[in-house]
Amino acid sequence: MAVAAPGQLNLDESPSFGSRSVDCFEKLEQIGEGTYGQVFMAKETETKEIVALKKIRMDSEREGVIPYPAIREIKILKKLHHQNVINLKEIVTSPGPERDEQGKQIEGNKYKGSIYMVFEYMDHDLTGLSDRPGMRFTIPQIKCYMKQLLLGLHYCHINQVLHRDIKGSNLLIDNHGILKLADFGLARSFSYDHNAHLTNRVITLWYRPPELLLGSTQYGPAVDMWSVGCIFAELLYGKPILPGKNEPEQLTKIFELCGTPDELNWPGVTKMPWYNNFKPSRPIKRRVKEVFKHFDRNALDPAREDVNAGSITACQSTNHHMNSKLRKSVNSNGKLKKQQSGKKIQHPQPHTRLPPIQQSGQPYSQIRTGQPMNNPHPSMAPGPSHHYAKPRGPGGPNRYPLGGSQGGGYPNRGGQGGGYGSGPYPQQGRGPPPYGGGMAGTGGPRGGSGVGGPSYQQAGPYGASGTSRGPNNYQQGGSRNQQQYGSWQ
Ligand SMILES: Nc1ncnc2c1ncn2[C@@H]1O[C@H](COP(=O)(O)OP(=O)(O)OP(=O)(O)O)[C@@H](O)[C@H]1O
Repeated sequence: MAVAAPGQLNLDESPSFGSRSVDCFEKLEQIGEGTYGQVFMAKETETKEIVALKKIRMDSEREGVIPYPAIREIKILKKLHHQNVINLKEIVTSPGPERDEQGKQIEGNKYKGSIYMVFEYMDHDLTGLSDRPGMRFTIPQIKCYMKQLLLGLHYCHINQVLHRDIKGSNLLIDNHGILKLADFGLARSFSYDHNAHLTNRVITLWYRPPELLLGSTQYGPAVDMWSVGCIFAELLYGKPILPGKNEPEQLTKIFELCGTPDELNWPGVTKMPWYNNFKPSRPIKRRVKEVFKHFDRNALDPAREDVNAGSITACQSTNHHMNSKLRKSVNSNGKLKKQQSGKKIQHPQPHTRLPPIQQSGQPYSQIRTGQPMNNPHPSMAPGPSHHYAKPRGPGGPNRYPLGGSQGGGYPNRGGQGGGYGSGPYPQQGRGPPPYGGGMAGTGGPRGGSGVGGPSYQQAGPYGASGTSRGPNNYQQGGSRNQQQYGSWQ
C-alpha cells in the first residue's frame, strides 16, 4: 500500500494539467452527470483502455477559470494512490471551442477549451447496485464492501484528507468486486495539530453526522466515519436509514434512533453552537438494537465479529451475478477489466465462490460477453446499465428536485432538498442555525419519508406515512448543499 507520509500532501502545489488533448480519447457515452459537469465513458484510442472522463464545468462567471473545488479535487487525488481510492490518471484538455455533435461551434461557449479528469473506469456504484429491484446483499458481501471502504478511507485519513461526502453513489465498484472511493469534490486536507475551522455544510444530508448538524466547525475523520456507519446500516437494512428531508428533520431522525445526546453520553454536546436551537424537548431513548433487531447479530455487537469472514470473493459473487444483467458496456469490455483487476486481487478458486446475492433476475447463463463497444446494446435488454440512467437519491442527477435557496457557483450542488430555503446559511456554518424553525417535533411533517422496512416503520419514529419509498424515489432526500461560499473550506 502506497502511503504518503503525513505532511507530504502539499495541497498548495499547483496541479499539473496534462499536455495531452482529449482527442486521445474516443467518447463512448455519457455515464454520469456531476456537479462539475458530465462524466463520459471513453476509450483511449491507442491503448483501447476504457476510462471515465469527468469534464470540469468551468466557472461561468470568469472565463477559463477552473472552480476552486475542482482544483482541490485534482490536487488531492493526485496525491492519493491506493487500491480503494479512485485513480486519477491524468488531466487532458480540449484545445478549441466546444462543438456540438454536428461539429458546429456551440454558441455562447465563452471559454476556449474544456478540461477533463481521466479516471480509471468503474462499472457500478454502490447505490446503483443496491437500488436494483430485489437486490439484497449477503452478509459476506457487505463485509467485503465495508472492509474496502474502511481501507480506502483509512488511507485518506492517515494522509490527512477528509472525504466529506461518503455515500453509496460515491463508492464505485468494478465487476470484480473492487470498491473505490470516488468524488473528492468536497475533500480537504486537515491537520491533527491545527484545529482550524471548517465548514459544517458538507456531507450529503442523510450521511451527515449530528455534530455538523449542530454547527460544529472543528472536526476530523469522525465525520466520515458517521457516514460509513450509515452506509453499513443501509446495506443491512436495504435502504437509507436516516432519510431526512431537511436539517431539523435529519437531527430528529438521528435522535429518535440513537437517543438524545446529553453531557453524559456525549460530553460537550451542550456547548455545540446550535445545541440550544435544536435540543429536544424531551429525552428520547436509544433504539438502535430495537429498530435493527433483524440485523445480523455481529453487526449490533462488533465485539463478536469475525473480521476475516468477509472477502473479495463475496463481492465478486455480487458482481458476477450483476454481469448477467448488466450492462452493455460492461459486457463489451469485460475482458479488459478482468485483466486490470486481476493484478489487484487474488482470484478465488471456483469452489470458494459464494452464492450470488438474492436477486430476481437472469441466470448466469445469460452472461453476454464480447459485445463490441461501439454497438453496446445487446438485443436482450439488460438491467439499467450505469447509475446515470436513473435517479439515485442523493447521488443521482435528479437529486435536487426541490431546489433550495443556496444557488451559486455550481449548479448541481445548490439545493438542499426541502425545508432549507428559509434563510441564508451562515458563512462556514458559524453563527445561528440556518434551518429556519428549530427542531422538527415528533409530530412534525415527515410524510413521504416512509422508511418502510421491517420493524422500523411500524414502531417507527419515521413511519406513519406508510408510503415506503421505492429505490428510485429518493429525490427528496439529502443533497449536497455546499460550495456556494467563497471561502470554501
Ligand atoms: N471513474 C468512474 N467510472 C465510472 N463512472 C464514474 C466514474 N467517476 C464518476 N462516475 C459517474 O459519474 C457520476 C458523477 O461523478 P462524480 O460524483 O465524481 O462527479 P461530481 O461532479 O462530484 O458529482 P456529484 O455532484 O454527484 O457529486 C458518478 O456518480 C458516477 O455515476
